[in-house]
Amino acid sequence: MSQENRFQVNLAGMIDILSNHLYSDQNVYVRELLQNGTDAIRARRLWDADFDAGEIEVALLQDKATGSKTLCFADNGIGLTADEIEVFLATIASSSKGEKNFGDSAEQSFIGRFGIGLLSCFVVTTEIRLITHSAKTGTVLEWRGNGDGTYAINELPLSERPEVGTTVYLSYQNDIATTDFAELHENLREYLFQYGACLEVPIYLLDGRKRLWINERSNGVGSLADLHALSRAQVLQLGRSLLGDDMRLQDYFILSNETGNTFAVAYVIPFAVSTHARRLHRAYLNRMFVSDEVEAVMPEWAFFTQTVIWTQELQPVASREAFYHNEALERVSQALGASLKQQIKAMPEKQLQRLLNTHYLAFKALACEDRDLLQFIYPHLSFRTLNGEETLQTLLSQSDVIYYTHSVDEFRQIADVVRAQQVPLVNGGYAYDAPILKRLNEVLGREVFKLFQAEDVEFAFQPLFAEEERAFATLLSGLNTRMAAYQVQVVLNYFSPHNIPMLYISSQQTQAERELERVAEASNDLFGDILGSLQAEEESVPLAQLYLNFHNEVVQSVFCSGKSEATIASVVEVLYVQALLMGHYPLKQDEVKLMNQGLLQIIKAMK
Ligand SMILES: Nc1ncnc2c1ncn2[C@@H]1O[C@H](COP(=O)(O)OP(=O)(O)OP(=O)(O)O)[C@@H](O)[C@H]1O
Repeated sequence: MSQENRFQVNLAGMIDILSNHLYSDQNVYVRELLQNGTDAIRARRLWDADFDAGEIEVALLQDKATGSKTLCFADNGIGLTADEIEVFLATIASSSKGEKNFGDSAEQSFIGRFGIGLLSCFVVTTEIRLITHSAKTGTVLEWRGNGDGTYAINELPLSERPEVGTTVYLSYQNDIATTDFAELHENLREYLFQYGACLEVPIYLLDGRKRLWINERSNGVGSLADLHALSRAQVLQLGRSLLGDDMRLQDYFILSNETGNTFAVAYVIPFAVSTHARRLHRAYLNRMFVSDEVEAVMPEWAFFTQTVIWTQELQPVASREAFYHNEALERVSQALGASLKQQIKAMPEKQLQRLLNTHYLAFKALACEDRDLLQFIYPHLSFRTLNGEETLQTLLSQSDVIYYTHSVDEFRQIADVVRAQQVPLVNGGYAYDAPILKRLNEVLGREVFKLFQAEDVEFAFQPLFAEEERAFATLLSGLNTRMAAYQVQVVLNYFSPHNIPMLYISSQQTQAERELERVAEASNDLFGDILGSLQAEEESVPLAQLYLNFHNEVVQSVFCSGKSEATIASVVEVLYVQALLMGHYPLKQDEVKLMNQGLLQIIKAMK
């Protein structure tokens, strides 16, 4: 026979889970109390259109005799009636503030939602004492909730709380209870600012006889209009007070989505940051601080900004320390990204240049993916050229066709020779440069940027005269037989500049083959064999070229010296190794030997 049973709920266990294991920080009780006080004031305003005051007053008291410390958290919000206490305070997960889903609720002005926040107070106390004067009934009630899951309600005389509103008393327990009073007071001030900086309700902390106005400087901001009303200096000041004084902020963008339900200030980080840096943003939900580690709320490419976001539409997780990664978050991130791009496009020239100078890598990364943005910023992007660093604007004003290399090494190999031909050449070997130039051809609708490979440098060479060819034919063929062991062909011709004696040019395939051979030499037998088997068949690898410049004095005097082929070969071998070193190619073992032998040979020939 089946029998229907009910689950038993262990209330003390539930409270322990919610209060001790839901939140990552034990100070969230400050946030929950701020949130309840603010919601109660907002509820009172909705209930009574004439009520325009509203404030939260916090005090830390210490019992002189016992040293025990008590937190008093008072608001002049709507208060609670006896029925409301039963439904909302005494029932876990019951809230007076509407639907649990943020975006779906018609009433979006409240911060609370889940009906569990007050339980976080049990992290720092064993009993919550709440005295409330309801605006609706005028009754004054005391509610005492215990961490063991029990509670008691008493009616109190009006004199106990003559003003409408609620005061929560927490008598500190655990390690907080033993914290020094001044330190606890300072911590409290810090947490009140962290969580409540953007709340519209003034928050005061009693400090002896003084009342510290916690959110005085920052409480103006809760809407896009508030933000636009601030001066530039005020927006920068806001950034410093929310993100930290050490940020040295100079520029910012005010962003928003179409509805205006999410808006932000994206502060430009004043120094270059890695494109892979994890950029964390600070977010407020209905003006209440959520986290300063929110990631997905801005697109990844916006890593050069540190953003403060205010939203009314994102769904917080129950701990309220993050947002759900759902479609709404995706939409917000896209909209803020689009808004940022639009603003970058509208920037005055000088400011844009400054931004690009600081974050050129970020913008190059961005321009690689975003044709629109590339079209807009390309004149300001700068590249390494034969003349140092130049912007595309300058380059394009000087030439209709601009060449670029794929790698830094290639650029290095041919730079001097290409410079002598007065051909514009960009070093496309740095991050994003070659892909950007390739993409720019599409954007500009014609092939302005042409890839230049090392082999293409041949255009700068002039052959020997016919009689010179004949005179050196035998010598060259002898030299080439000797150099065949190094997979290089010696070619004698004329090129500029004259002071360069030789130029070593190899294709990427030849370079890859050299590298394999070099690593195989340095490895143990087994690994060397494996690498050996990876090497291509000898015939299939094109030979590298060692061009010797007959304009050059050294080359000319060696070839016309009348010395033996062996002596001339020694000089050519030394020139070959020198060319490898100048091109930053690591030497193979036999090349190191070659250098030494060549020098010895030359010394002998001089005797
Ligand atoms: N200072 C207060 N004034 C008036 N009502 C209050 C006050 N504090 C708490 N309440 C009532 O107690 C209920 C429960 O509060 P609790 O902080 O546990 O949850 P919540 O604020 O509704 O939601 P959340 O868990 O999202 O914070 C609230 O919905 C509200 O009705």
